[in-house]
Amino acid sequence: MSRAFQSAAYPALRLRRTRASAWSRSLHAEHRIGPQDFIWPLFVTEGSGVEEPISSLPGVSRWSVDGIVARAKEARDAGIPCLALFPNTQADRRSDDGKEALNPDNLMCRAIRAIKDAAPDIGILTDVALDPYTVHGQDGLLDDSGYVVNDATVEVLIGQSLNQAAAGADIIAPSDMMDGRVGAIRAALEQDGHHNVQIMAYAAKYASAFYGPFRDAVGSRGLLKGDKKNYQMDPANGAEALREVALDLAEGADSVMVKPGLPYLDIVARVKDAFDVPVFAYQVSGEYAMIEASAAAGAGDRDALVLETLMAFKRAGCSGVLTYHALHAARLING
Ligand SMILES: NCC(=O)CCC(=O)O
Ligand SMILES: [Mg+2]
Repeated sequence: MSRAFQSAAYPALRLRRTRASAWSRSLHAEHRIGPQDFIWPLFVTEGSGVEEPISSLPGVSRWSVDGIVARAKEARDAGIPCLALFPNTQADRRSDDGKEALNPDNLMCRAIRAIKDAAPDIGILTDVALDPYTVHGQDGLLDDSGYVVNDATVEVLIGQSLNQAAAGADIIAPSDMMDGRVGAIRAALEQDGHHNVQIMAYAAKYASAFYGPFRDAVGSRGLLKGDKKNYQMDPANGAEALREVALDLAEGADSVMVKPGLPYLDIVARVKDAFDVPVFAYQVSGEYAMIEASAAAGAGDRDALVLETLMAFKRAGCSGVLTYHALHAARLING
């Protein structure tokens, strides 16, 4: 006696069945988010015992190196694998050519060394671009017309990368969007013996309105003249992001980043589909501020908003996410 197979349809088929209890929802979850998925961006400032809250980024402060070390230990204890460091360079150390980026004793290098001393097991990602060091707030060198010149900037970025690697950086993350910089930096790292120093390329970085609070944090908002549209990508473009990623991978990037995050999850998903390499996203300062503002206005539950947005990155295909909510989210998840 054979029984004809009948494909199920409602009422036999009910997608709500597996959602009916918490244990079942947990069993059927396609993605999970945890502290191991986070990279925590931190802002370093001069002095000791200094905490400077950033008003446009509520809940985030600049810390002097001792405070950064304390944050690094908290991150490590919460299971966060990696920090991203950004310096707030004093005005008298900024210049047209950003040469403070090459100083082996600059704030970044001192912070890297202090973290490596106190918490050697946490990874350190360092940003490569000149905006924290220039008087004009652009990521590179300017010609007489104010255009950010590519090849001469790349030469300085090589020096900046080697300086960070020598101080102990684990992941060099060029965020400048100059053409050819990943290959040039990789070659220089190899030549200097930094074979295991990774490159996470800010491959698809958009000229975005979501970076405002970050510029406050590193002190470049008031300095920046004009915009960054002649090197960062046009938000209108998606296919071009795939070309940017392809080039950075061909030049030796170990992983790639899409930035900003939530408004560009379509790009994350396309990159993951097309290349199947480690993809990260940066949930940038303006996104963080938007979540904080909406929670403060009573539009939603802060913790739920944080965890839902972070899960969206995993669903889109991210290996991990740079987020200012990292410690808070890790502690929520750890319980
Ligand atoms: N290169 C790092 C950034 O530009 C961060 C932007 C942000 O958090 O708004
Ligand atoms: Mg590029």
